[in-house]
Amino acid sequence: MLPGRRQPHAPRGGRVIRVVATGTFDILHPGHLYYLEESRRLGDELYVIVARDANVKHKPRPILPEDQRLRMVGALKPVDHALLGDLHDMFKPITEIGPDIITLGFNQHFSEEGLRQKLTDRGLGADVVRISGYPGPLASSSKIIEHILNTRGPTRPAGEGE
Ligand SMILES: Cc1cc2nc3c(=O)[nH]c(=O)nc-3n(C[C@H](O)[C@H](O)[C@H](O)COP(=O)(O)O)c2cc1C
Ligand SMILES: Nc1ncnc2c1ncn2[C@@H]1O[C@H](COP(=O)(O)OP(=O)(O)OP(=O)(O)O)[C@@H](O)[C@H]1O
Repeated sequence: MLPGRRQPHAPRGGRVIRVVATGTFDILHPGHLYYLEESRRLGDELYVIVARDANVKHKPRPILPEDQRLRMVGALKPVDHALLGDLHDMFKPITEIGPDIITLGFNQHFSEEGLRQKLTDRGLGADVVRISGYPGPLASSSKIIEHILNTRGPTRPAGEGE
């Protein structure tokens, strides 16, 4: 195995622990990487469900199209499998993957308890784990976009943002 490459799966007690992480992942930054690294550390195999363009309604639509977001997430070292989410039923990919653990990022609007209950209602036994936030002024897609607009946008004051 080459240094720096993803380790092969290391099943504990013969069973592979599957972890699912989710998100929009528009304009990647170190906060995304931290969330995915911490998620991967909880198990042996990390699946990432990338939100569909049409389903991102809780904030402005992503800048980058879903296929591009998917390709970039799939290339990250902690990620074993990246897939686009379902257009209509967020529990469909979960049912197909059958994870042991689903991680929520520090600012995802789902509650751990609410999600656990919905999983139980559907006969899915995954545990839900909240991952902490990674600090940093530009560890946020929306903050990066705001920064670009403030420093490179057409209305910035002359001489600023160089
Ligand atoms: C368990 C779970 C499953 C999800 N499945 C889907 C899905 O199938 N399709 C989709 O478009 N979004 C799905 N999402 C939602 C997004 O991946 C994302 O988490 C949500 O849009 C919040 O976006 P954020 O990245 O801005 O926090 C799922 C979220 C969770 C927590
Ligand atoms: N700074 C961060 N630290 C830890 N996790 C993060 C950080 N930023 C994003 N995440 C997590 O990465 C996943 C995808 O996040 P998302 O695509 O919403 O990025 P974002 O930077 O939070 O976007 P936005 O700024 O538009 O809200 C989510 O689970 C989110 O909680």
